[in-house]
Amino acid sequence: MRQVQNFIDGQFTGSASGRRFDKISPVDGTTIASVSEAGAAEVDAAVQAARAALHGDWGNLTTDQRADLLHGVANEITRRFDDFVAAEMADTGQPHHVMTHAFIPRGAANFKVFADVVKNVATESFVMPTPDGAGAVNYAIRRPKGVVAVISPWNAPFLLMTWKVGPALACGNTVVVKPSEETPLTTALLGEVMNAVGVPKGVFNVIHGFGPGSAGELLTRHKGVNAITFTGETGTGTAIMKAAAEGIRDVSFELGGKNAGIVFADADFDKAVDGIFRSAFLNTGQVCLGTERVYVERPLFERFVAALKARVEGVSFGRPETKGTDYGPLISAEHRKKVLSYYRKAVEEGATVVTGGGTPEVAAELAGGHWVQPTIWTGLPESAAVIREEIFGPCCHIAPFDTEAEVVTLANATDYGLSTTIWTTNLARAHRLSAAIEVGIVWVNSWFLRDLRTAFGGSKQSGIGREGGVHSLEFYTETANVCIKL
Ligand SMILES: NC(=O)c1ccc[n+]([C@@H]2O[C@H](COP(=O)([O-])OP(=O)(O)OC[C@H]3O[C@@H](n4cnc5c(N)ncnc54)[C@H](O)[C@@H]3O)[C@@H](O)[C@H]2O)c1
Ligand SMILES: O=C/C=C/C=C(\O)C(=O)O
Repeated sequence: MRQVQNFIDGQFTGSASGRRFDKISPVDGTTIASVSEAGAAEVDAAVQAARAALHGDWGNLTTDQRADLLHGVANEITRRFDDFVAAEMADTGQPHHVMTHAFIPRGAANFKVFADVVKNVATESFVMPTPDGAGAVNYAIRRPKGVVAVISPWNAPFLLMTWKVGPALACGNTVVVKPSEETPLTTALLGEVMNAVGVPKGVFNVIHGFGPGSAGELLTRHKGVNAITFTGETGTGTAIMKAAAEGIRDVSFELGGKNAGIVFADADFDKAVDGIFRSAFLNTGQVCLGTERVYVERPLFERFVAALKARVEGVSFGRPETKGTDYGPLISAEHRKKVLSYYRKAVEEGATVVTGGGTPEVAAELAGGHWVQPTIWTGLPESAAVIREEIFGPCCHIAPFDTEAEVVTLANATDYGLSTTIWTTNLARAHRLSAAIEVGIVWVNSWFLRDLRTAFGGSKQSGIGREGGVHSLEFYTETANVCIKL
C-alpha cells in the first residue's frame, strides 16, 4: 500500500497524531494509498519552515537565480513526466490522453512561464517636477508577500496546484500547499522534484488533510500565513474568506461556474459539435470552465442535439491506462451521489433525457468505480435546478434561441461569471457577444485554449482577482513606490 506523507522543511513526515486516511480509486473503488493527515503541529511546522526559508537561502537568491531553479523544476517534471501521468491517473481515474495532452504538460509550463515573467516584466517609474525645479524620480519595487497558503481542488490537481505554486515561488514567496484529500499523489511527488533540483528546504511544503476542522482550515487560520490562493467551490471560498479576514490576509479565488456554450446557425457545425462535446464532457465534466448550459440557434437545434447525442454515445469507459479509453469515472462516491441526484431532479422537473441519465454498463472489475453516464437534456425551463446550479459532472442541457439579445440574457442569467464558449463565423458578432457576456474568460470557436500570460479568473460568484502573466505579480508581490528627490 502506497504511503503518502506530508512534506515539511524538505522532509517527508507523518503526523504527531498518527491519523491517516485512505485514498480510494475512482476507477474500481479499491484503496490505493494511505495518506497522513496533518494536524495543528504539522501545519505550524510547515508555516514556520516556510517563514525560515524566506529569511534564509531562498530569500537571499536573486530573481535570476530563483528563475533558474524554477526552470530546473520544470525540467525535472518533464524528465519524470510518466511518473506524474501515472500518479494523476491513479488519483483521478481520468484517461491517459487527458493527462498527456491537457493536464500534466501544464505542470512544467506553470513554472517556466512565471520564471520568465518575473525576469522580463518591467516595474513602473515616473519623473515628476518639483517647485525647486530639480524634480524627483519615482520607481516601483516588488517584494514577495511572504508565506502563501495554496489550497487546491481535485479535478485537475497537478495543473491547478502548480498554476499557483509557480508564480508564488517565482515572486520569491514560500508556500504551504494543502491539496484536495481526494488527490494527494502528484503534489506529494512534487516534493521529490523540489529536493532533486535543490530548491532550499522550507520553500515548498505539503500538508494533507481535509477542509473544515482539518489541515485546510488550520492553514487558512494560521497567523503566519500572509496570503491565501484558493481554487474550489464558491461555498468553500466564503468559508476561507472569513478565515482570511482574521489578520487581514489577501485572497485570490478561482471558484465555481455554470458556463454557457452558444452555437449560432452560421457556426462551423463539426467544430461546434466537437467543441461543445469537449467542453461538456472532458474529464467527465469535472472542469470549472466546462459547459453545462448549451444554447443553439433554432434552425440548427434539432441537428445539433442529434449530433452531440451521437458523439456522447460513442465514448468508451475503462481503466485510464487502457488504450482506447476516452471516458473516466467521477472522483468519488460522494460526488457521484451528487451528480446522480441532479440526474433524478432533471427528470422530476420534466426534462427530455436525450441520452444517459444513469449508470453505465462497465466491466465487473470496475463495478466499484464512481461511474455515471454522460447525459444530455432538453425541454427544461431556465428555472430548473440543473440549469441554475453547478453540477460539475458529464451533463448539459441544450435549449434553442432566436436572437442575439435573447441568448446574451440567457447566458448572463446566473450568479456565476467564469467562462463562455461562442461558436459563430460572424466575428463582428463574436466581438459584440464577448463584450456583453459577464464572464472572466471568453473562447470564440475554441475552448480551453490557454495563453498563460493572459488574465485568468472569474467574475461575480466565480472568483476574486485574476492570475496569469503580470496579473499574478499583482497578487504574489507587494508593490512599493520609492520617490527620490533629485
Ligand atoms: N475557477 C476555477 O479556475 C476552478 C478550477 C477548478 C475547480 N474549480 C471549482 O472547484 C470545485 C471542485 O473542487 P473541490 O470539490 O475540490 O472544491 P472544494 O471547495 O470542495 O475543495 C477545494 C479544496 O479546499 C479544501 N477545503 C474545503 N473546505 C475548506 C475550508 N473550510 N478551509 C480550508 N480549505 C478547505 C479542500 O480540502 C480542497 O483541498 C468546483 O466548484 C469547481 O468549479 C474552480
Ligand atoms: O477546472 C478548471 C480548470 C481551470 C484551469 C486553469 O486554472 C488554467 O488553465 O490555468
